[in-house]
Amino acid sequence: MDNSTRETLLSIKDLEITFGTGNSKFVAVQDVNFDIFKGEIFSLVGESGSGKTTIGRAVLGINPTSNGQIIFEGKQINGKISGKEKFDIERKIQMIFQDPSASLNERATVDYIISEGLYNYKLFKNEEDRLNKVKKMLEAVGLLPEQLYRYPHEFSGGQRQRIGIARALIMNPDLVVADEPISALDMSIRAQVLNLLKKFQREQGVTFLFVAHDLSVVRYISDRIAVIRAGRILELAETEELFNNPIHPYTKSLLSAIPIPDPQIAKNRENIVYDPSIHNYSTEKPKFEEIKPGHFVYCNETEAKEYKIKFK
Ligand SMILES: Nc1ncnc2c1ncn2[C@@H]1O[C@H](COP(=O)(O)OP(=O)(O)OP(=O)(O)O)[C@@H](O)[C@H]1O
Repeated sequence: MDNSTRETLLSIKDLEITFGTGNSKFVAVQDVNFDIFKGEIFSLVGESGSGKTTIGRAVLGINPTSNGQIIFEGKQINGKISGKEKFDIERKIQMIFQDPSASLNERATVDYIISEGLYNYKLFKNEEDRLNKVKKMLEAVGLLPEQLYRYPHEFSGGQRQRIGIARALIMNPDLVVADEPISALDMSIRAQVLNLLKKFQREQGVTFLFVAHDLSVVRYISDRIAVIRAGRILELAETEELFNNPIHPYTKSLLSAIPIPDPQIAKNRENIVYDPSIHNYSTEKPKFEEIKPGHFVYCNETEAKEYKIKFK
């Protein structure tokens, strides 16, 4: 798809996030640049500690940023907003948590949990309207109207995650940050929850920032993927492009580590181990270069030339 004609919903520019000060200062995220287009599922994928969650939390306004901009619907939202503007953004950007057990109020009924945002933002005309909205949402996530007055502990992990999804989506958000939304769930129900998110994307045009460490999961759900390592995005491309033509050695190493069910094929596959010292970044400063249309790689000029020739 020609990205120049797509509408940008969220734009991250030169984002840097540090924790601590002085000697204990730690740069968790740096040089991060990407756009999320309206209606897409955009994934950040990387190993534990790479900075995925930190970026997601910065978009939600939970983590302060040290440098750079987060621009949502044309307006900078990091460190700049308060009052009514902040309140509005908090409705427009919702989140789905990793652990549905920890994120639901155990003493509240499903009806209350899903309605809480509606109450906070007065998003209903009267009681009948509110109840209709909640029931419709319950149905949309695959739960039953008679489960409305039950408590979270009466549900399975997958059903709880559906409640969490309903609570986020009833707010009619423009962007949903979903941080590892299936990793705490049983294998058998993971695909159902992914399909539910895809359904909201397809039917209601919801945009997702999806955060995950599992490459098979992001391949299944994403339109575009950014690969992150040590706080930097090393490669960004449309999903099949990334899987078919990985350019950065780190992406190649990640892809080579995906388990293959067929032992014969697995035996013949090359196992690539990434060694960051192969890059000469001391004399040639690396940049996020567009090697092919829509396919970006973090590399220096010499590497960029090589990659461009290879993929011409
Ligand atoms: N509040 C904090 N204070 C200090 N360091 C932090 C804080 N939050 C995150 N970090 C550090 O920032 C780095 C990135 O963490 P982050 O949680 O974003 O990684 P992640 O890729 O989401 O990993 P995981 O999949 O394990 O959650 C880690 O080294 C982490 O220890």
